[in-house]
Amino acid sequence: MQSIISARNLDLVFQTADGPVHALNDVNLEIGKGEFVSFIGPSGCGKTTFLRVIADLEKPTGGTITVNGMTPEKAREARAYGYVFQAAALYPWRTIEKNIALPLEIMGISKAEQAERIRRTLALVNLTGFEKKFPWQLSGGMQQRASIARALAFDADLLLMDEPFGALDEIVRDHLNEQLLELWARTNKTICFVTHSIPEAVYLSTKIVVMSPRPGRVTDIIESTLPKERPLDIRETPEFLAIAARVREGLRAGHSYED
Ligand SMILES: Nc1ncnc2c1ncn2[C@@H]1O[C@H](COP(=O)(O)OP(=O)(O)OP(=O)(O)O)[C@@H](O)[C@H]1O
Repeated sequence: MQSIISARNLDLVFQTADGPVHALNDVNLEIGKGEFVSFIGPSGCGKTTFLRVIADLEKPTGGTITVNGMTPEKAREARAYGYVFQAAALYPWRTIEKNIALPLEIMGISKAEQAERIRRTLALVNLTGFEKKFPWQLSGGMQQRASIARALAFDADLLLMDEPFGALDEIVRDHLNEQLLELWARTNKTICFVTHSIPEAVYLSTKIVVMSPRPGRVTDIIESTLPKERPLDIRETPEFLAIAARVREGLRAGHSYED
């Protein structure tokens, strides 16, 4: 399998007024093309920092990482990824189509190509017909889907998603999880997904990376045995519950390390 992310002995120490903070300690991880990888762990274990390193928004202080076989800097220049933040982060004064168009305008993409990408990505997230609406005219779940459309419009093979559904109620979240899986299956993108939810991680992922804080590190990497096709009620199967139990165990083990 082609490697999309390869981290070796990755370290990142922030120097703060209160002393050094070891956000990532000796992280080793391989992510192959087309994988759906969730990062789960308590607050402060370095999940966001790891995504930010991939996106070249933070520089590691030790070890190496490649993104699509390049340095994160080169990958950023090549626009190798789309980034979806925890809050939808749409510009309130721009319509949905204008929000999606903004990064494309900056990239110098032609108007015709912009229109085509807007049409295609809105269809992918089931928002066709909402082009001219402003973000505040959409529900929270729809706004989050619009921000996913914006990230997809880059047409990058890699999607970085930092707790995109954290603020949504459970029914909406279930629905978006289903849609995201569908989208992933259709597009064969590689997805790195941060979550605090064990069921969400198990439902979505081909690989689950369990992390723990102080210092931020990987305590378990679980390869999912679930089939690619996942109806929501798969969450009641013994296989699903067994993976969830292992994630919970990993989180617990990481926790006792602090005591
Ligand atoms: N720019 C920064 N400067 C100093 N410390 C930072 C910086 N960014 C993150 N940290 C620290 O690094 C550690 C890891 O933070 P990070 O945001 O990656 O954790 P997280 O697992 O994503 O947490 P959460 O689940 O709360 O989002 C934390 O202790 C945090 O305070």
